[in-house]
Amino acid sequence: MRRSDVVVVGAGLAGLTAARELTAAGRDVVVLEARDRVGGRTLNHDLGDGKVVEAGGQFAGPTQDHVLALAKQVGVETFPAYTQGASVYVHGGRARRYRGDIPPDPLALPDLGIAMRRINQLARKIPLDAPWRAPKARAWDSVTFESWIRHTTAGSGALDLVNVLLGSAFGGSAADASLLYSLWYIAGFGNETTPGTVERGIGVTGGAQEFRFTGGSQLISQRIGDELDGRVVLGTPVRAIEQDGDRVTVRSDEDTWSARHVVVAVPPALAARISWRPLLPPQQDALFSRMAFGALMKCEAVYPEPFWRADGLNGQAVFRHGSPICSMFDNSPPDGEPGVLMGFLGGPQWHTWATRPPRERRAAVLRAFAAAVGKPALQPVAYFEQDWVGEEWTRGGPTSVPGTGVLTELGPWRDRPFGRVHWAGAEHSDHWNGYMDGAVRSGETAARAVLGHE
Ligand SMILES: Cc1cc2nc3c(=O)[nH]c(=O)nc-3n(C[C@H](O)[C@H](O)[C@H](O)COP(=O)(O)OP(=O)(O)OC[C@H]3O[C@@H](n4cnc5c(N)ncnc54)[C@H](O)[C@@H]3O)c2cc1C
Repeated sequence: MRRSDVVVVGAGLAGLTAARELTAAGRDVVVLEARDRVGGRTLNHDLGDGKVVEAGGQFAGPTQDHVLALAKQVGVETFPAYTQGASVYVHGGRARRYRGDIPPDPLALPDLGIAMRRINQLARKIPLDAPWRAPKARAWDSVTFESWIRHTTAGSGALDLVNVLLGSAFGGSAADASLLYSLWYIAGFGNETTPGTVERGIGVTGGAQEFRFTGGSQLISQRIGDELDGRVVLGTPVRAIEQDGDRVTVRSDEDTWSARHVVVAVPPALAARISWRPLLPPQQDALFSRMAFGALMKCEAVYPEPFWRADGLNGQAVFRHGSPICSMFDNSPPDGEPGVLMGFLGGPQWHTWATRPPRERRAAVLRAFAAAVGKPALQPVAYFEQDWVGEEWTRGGPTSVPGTGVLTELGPWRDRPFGRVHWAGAEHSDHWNGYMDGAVRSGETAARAVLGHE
């Protein structure tokens, strides 16, 4: 039996942040990580020549102060996502160039404008730390986001465009999430002084996709792992957690640790799969089990150079109907060599395409890229996919999306400590829930909770 002050389960951004804070406060900490790497839902893909591109979480933006500050502290710089030139809207076999963040769909735009204004108004009524106390919490939690959009708008265009955005944001669609959850999620697109808005969530310049991290977002976790110097134990899935008096016992397949406190920093659905003694409170077990992941894959094609830039395109595109991917970004390294296009294949499209033969899917993704930026997209020098649903220690992505009734019935249990066990993870943050910034915030909060509980 190994002894430490605190065991942290999970070496994603949340767990590593908690471990870093607790170590700085003088506590003896060990981090147990199931995978043979740190970073969790952030993952750098090696492009050769010392270049990388992200296969998981990657963008950050204004009001995501905590992940940006952490990156700075560990010496990871940011660079602006590529925005020079026009984006492309692909719909009904046509590709139209546009500027800004909203695709130029004349039939959908009036409805979309009304829906976005209304969402922003309603989101301001949600208490971020207790959405179940919102004035109409029960009513808003009893309908899906989709039902509300259908009710608020006249045609189907606005719903289609919202679903295009949610394909990557939820790995799902508006039918998967309750209205209350969706409003609360949007209300969290800000910080303590700046209220969240739809625009900040979907925007590139001035929004959540404004920056990328030089050296890839996983570098932040790798740097913290180095700082923790031997305190991160890889390849060690935690199978059981037992609490007895003033100690907590944490078991992996091979070893056992005893600690005064434990921070569990794994996705909620995976926390529910750990064997607990005593059992988790039934409400917390039910909540974590019902915080199901969306389905998301990233598809990336590498070219000798970002040829679309010379044609006045910024590599961003939105695809409505018929394409395996919902949106596309220029994912080239900061110096633009090589050129990389990245497409999100998520939600309903994931269910259609994930089971198709890889060659068929690759061809369809490249055809979509070509529809936006031209035929050279059909001839990449490399192509790769990262499917987060098939990852044993994630099982979906990018975040957990509660359906109707979950927040009002079980929401207050989300962060409630279970004896000497505290919770962290992107799903445990009020601001930027489901994002890297939320993960870092939750790790900081969990560390404070442990120190306050001593
Ligand atoms: C494709 C994709 C794109 C995304 N894009 C963005 C983006 O652009 N911007 C953004 O901010 N966010 C994005 N996200 C979300 C972001 O990556 C996550 O919110 C964040 O990285 C989560 O960090 P975390 O520490 O909470 O959880 P995780 O990163 O999931 O870390 C949990 C860790 O726990 C480990 N673990 C699980 N179970 C056990 C166990 N039983 N024992 C031991 N270890 C265990 C896992 O292996 C993992 O390392 C994206 C996510 C995906 C998948």
